[in-house]
Amino acid sequence: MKTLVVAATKAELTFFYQHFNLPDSDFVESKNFDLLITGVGMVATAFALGKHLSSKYNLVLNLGIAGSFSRDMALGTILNITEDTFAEMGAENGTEFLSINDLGFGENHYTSTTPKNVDLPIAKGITVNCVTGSEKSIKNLISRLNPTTESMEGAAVFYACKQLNIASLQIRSISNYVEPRNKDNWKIGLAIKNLNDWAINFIGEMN
Ligand SMILES: O=C(O)c1cccc(C(=O)CC[C@H]2O[C@@H](n3cnc4c(=O)[nH]cnc43)[C@H](O)[C@@H]2O)c1
Repeated sequence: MKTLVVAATKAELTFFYQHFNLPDSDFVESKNFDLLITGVGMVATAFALGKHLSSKYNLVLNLGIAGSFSRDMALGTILNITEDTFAEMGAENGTEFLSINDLGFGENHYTSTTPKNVDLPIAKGITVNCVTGSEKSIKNLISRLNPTTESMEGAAVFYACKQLNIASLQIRSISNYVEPRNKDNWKIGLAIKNLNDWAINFIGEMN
């Protein structure tokens, strides 16, 4: 049985590729783990996992950077996202939001199934198609879902793993605060370095 490491972009796993001397490919098979780069967003993620996820894996490790709703969280902090919600899936009814659950069409909330203790703080994430960038949306999301982080893939990975009954883990490194867009404030380099250090150590210890 193998671990499948999943990330949206190669850039998020730069040092991981270097450390394990991996070829510059979107799907890499190695002795102890495979690695899949899905592309950004839940549709690309679901499609890539639909092609590659199978019972030969006993763990999917989703790695990536994320935005934080909490200013108490320093940029570069690494978190174990144990629950994640498709935040936009549903219907608007005037000012009210009806989730897919409210509509009776399914489930918007998914959890990881951490197979072993991970020594990181746990947090609640949401998954969005559109990066949140207005005070109004931030207020709405906090009052409706009270998330700590936001990504564009997390819940899709949990969803795919649930379908095939495969354990999942989502580790995110905070690159920015959720705020009106200002890329100058993002610390992508720091977030990626911390994420990669953690992932190299985790995969190294597993094998
Ligand atoms: O500009 C760069 O140098 C750069 C390098 C690596 C990755 C990126 C990305 O923008 C990755 C997109 C990825 O990041 C996640 N993310 C990060 N912050 C947020 C956010 O505030 N809201 C939602 N998603 C966020 C997301 O999962 C994307 O897949 C840029």
